Amino acid sequence: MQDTILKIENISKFYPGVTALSNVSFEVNAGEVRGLCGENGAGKSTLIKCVMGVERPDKGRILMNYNGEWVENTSAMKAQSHGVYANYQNVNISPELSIAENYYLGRQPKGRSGRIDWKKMYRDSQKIIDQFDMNVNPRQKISSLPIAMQAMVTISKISVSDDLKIVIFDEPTALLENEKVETLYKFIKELKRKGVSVIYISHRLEEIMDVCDTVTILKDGTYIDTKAIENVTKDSLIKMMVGRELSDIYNIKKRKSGDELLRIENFSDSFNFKNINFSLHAGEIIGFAGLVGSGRSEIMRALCGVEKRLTGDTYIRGEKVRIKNPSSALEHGIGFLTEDRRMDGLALILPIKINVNMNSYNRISKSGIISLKKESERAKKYSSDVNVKTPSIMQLAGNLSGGNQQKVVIAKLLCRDPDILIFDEPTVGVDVGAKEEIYKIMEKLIANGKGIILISSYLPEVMGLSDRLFVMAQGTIKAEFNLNDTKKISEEDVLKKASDEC
Ligand SMILES: Nc1ncnc2c1ncn2[C@@H]1O[C@H](COP(=O)(O)OP(=O)(O)OP(=O)(O)O)[C@@H](O)[C@H]1O
Repeated sequence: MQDTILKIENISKFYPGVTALSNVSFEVNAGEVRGLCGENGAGKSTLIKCVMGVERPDKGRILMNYNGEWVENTSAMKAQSHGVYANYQNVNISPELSIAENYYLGRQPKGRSGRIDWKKMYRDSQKIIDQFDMNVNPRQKISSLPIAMQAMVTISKISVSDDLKIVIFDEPTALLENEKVETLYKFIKELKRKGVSVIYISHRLEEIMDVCDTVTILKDGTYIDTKAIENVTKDSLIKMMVGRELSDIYNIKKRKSGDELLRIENFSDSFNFKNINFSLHAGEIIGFAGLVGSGRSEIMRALCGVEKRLTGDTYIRGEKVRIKNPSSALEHGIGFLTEDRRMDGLALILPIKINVNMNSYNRISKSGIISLKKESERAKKYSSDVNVKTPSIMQLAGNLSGGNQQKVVIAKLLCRDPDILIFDEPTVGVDVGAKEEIYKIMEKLIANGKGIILISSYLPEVMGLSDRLFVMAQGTIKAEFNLNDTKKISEEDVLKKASDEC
């Protein structure tokens, strides 16, 4: 029988107006890879914060077996000293330091003189970089790396710690390139082989099925069940999480596309993309697939005036326009949900109400006076359209779960009612029920004659929803597939084009 490493006993955690966890109990064994599933707001992050000693439970206790002794991690420091490591997105790295400095922060190798041994630090960092197939220089600053590579640095940084007992991954693949997922799986197997326990949180249920031995399901802050992975299917997991069965979530009603809304001609910049041409019609979803770094997001950023381009023209409804910055993009009816939510202007210290209306106060003000009635009505409408789970629109955005913050950003975009919507990785961190809701929103938008540009690294999503799919590699469009054709294309066809080097 395997040793128990973690005992979660009757944990409850309350926030004003919210029961985040209610009487949750379960155990995790040494060397076990345990999936943790639940809808947005189910309590996963709160539970992890309690395990990490970052939050104290209001009731119950969490015990950990540290070299044969039962200990409580009453602070983050204690958890760390007991070998508990949590890989949250983007929080474990300092953007202004180099990769090597991040790896060895607080534990730099010292030479005989007591000074930092930089040579050794870079040499050892290079070994980690090679182990994780990262192809970067250890001297590179984190802020100069694409988000996907930053995510890989946070993951590879775990391997620097030697006395690991429990490693927690919170949505580790949300920002990773497809091929790096395999590298992560290999690392998790290695941890397991060393007897380290892994808690793996993901909304991508395929991953839970691929990598976990067992899975625990939470719903609305309560414990539902723990199952061996061979005893569950994706559908049975969804049923336990959502409380109902979901049919084919990508099966949205398509439209015959209408007039041209947007045309891009000869877009090039100095580095990220060249000679890009495409058009978008009313009632249409066009998808962009490709490896992270293939230039998809950069094109959209250039289109919205966030970044410069060298050549290229933009036509809206056949008329040439100049878009200088994101607010002029909005004026021209282009709304952009960027992949980088932290940069997306979600004001964490402000309530949902203000966040949702943020881009559209001019639409509800007269002579500089805001209609507070409209402000509330619109916040309620759009946040309930995307099903933000919250006791009130006065809740601060910072107090929402990650997925619900994401939905507030989408509500903010919809509130402005743009005709052309660019969704860059819209369902990262969003639970399966909410994904279905977001797809239904897309269905409604195209039914109302809007056009959608969808960028997604998740092939089932971008292939399942788009009418036409552009596959990018190395800054150019390598292929365009009409997905409404009777001839079916496979994920393999897309991946082949996406890794086209020439
Ligand atoms: N500091 C806080 N103040 C108020 N409410 C909070 C706070 N932290 C979390 N909550 C609430 O507790 C509930 C559980 O949130 P938690 O972040 O644990 O969910 P989650 O399962 O991790 O969701 P997601 O999948 O969206 O990340 C949510 O309703 C959330 O809004």
